[in-house]
Amino acid sequence: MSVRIDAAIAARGFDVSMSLAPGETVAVLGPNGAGKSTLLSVIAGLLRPDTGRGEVDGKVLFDLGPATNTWTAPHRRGTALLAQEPLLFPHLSALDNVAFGPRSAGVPRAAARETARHWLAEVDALDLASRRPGDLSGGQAQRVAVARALAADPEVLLLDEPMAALDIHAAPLLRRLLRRVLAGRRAVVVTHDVLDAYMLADRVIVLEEGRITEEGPVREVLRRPRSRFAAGLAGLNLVAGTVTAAGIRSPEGLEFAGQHDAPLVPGQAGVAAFPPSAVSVFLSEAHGSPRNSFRVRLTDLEPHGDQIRVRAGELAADITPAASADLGLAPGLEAYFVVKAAAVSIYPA
Ligand SMILES: Nc1ncnc2c1ncn2[C@@H]1O[C@H](COP(=O)(O)OP(=O)(O)OP(=O)(O)O)[C@@H](O)[C@H]1O
Repeated sequence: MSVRIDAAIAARGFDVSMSLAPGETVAVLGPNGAGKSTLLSVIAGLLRPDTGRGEVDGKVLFDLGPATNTWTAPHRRGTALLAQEPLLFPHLSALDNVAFGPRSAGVPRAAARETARHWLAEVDALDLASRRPGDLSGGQAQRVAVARALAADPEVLLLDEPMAALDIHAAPLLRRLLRRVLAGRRAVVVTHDVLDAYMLADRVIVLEEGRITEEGPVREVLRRPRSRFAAGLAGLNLVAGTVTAAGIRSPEGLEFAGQHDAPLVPGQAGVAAFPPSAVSVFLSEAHGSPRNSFRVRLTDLEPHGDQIRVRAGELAADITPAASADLGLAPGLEAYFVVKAAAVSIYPA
């Protein structure tokens, strides 16, 4: 592996091991407080883990343990961190902001400016070269910040929600630009947006409460989520349980029959995933197969496209507004969720 990070921070309940292959971009997804920014700070050298080891192409970033105490300063790590806010030097032009990295590395002024012009052109911002950050829009400033990060020729690029502070017009432009510049580059992108993972990353890591709960190719994780967080991103209901002869049995005793494309071993941990659109709502139990019909108490109703999303705790059903009105659905009501076995995918957890 070209990049390998193992780090634990007890005070944050953080314990993560991850790696990056050459040219690989990994997206890190997870709920608030999961430890995503912590991971970037550890790699960048802004935060010291209690224990662990980090390596990039054989160069040790940190090696901290009972018998080791190696620490490489942030500016010697070959990492560049792009934060939500562009954090440009306000008194320098866009060009000199981008030239700052090469200058700090000892490149003569003219050559550093040449490099800066190259990277400004790469992010379609050469026309902004002489402007000060105060005269740039949020999207323009973020493009300049991308150029600045790349001009330092980082071995690993770290991006912390790079689109988060941009409006809906500026974000797609920057996303396309990042897609171009991240191709074939080693990068870790923290994001809340599943589209970023799709567009920018080869692989996704899901972090929850300081631990990796699943990882894999973006498509695969969204097609067959194993964590509730990834299921939410993929827009699927997820029920974890134990594989039975018929399907999955949840700890609450709910039985789900479904489809599986690989043999399953009864007794092993498994999940049932199904889209809310495959769930029907009834007021009595008379419908459907008894296995995939279960009693729920409705918790919320909310608009979802041209449907109504009916929530019962962690589960959701999408039905038409007319059906919802006919049934007189309201939070607190008891109802039955019925899901067709043909729409349920069952796979190992
Ligand atoms: N400066 C700090 N000092 C102590 N604990 C912190 C500090 N910053 C974050 N934490 C804790 O570390 C854990 C991980 O936080 P972190 O900011 O890495 O999460 P995150 O996944 O980036 O969240 P978000 O999506 O909200 O940015 C949380 O429990 C948080 O409360």
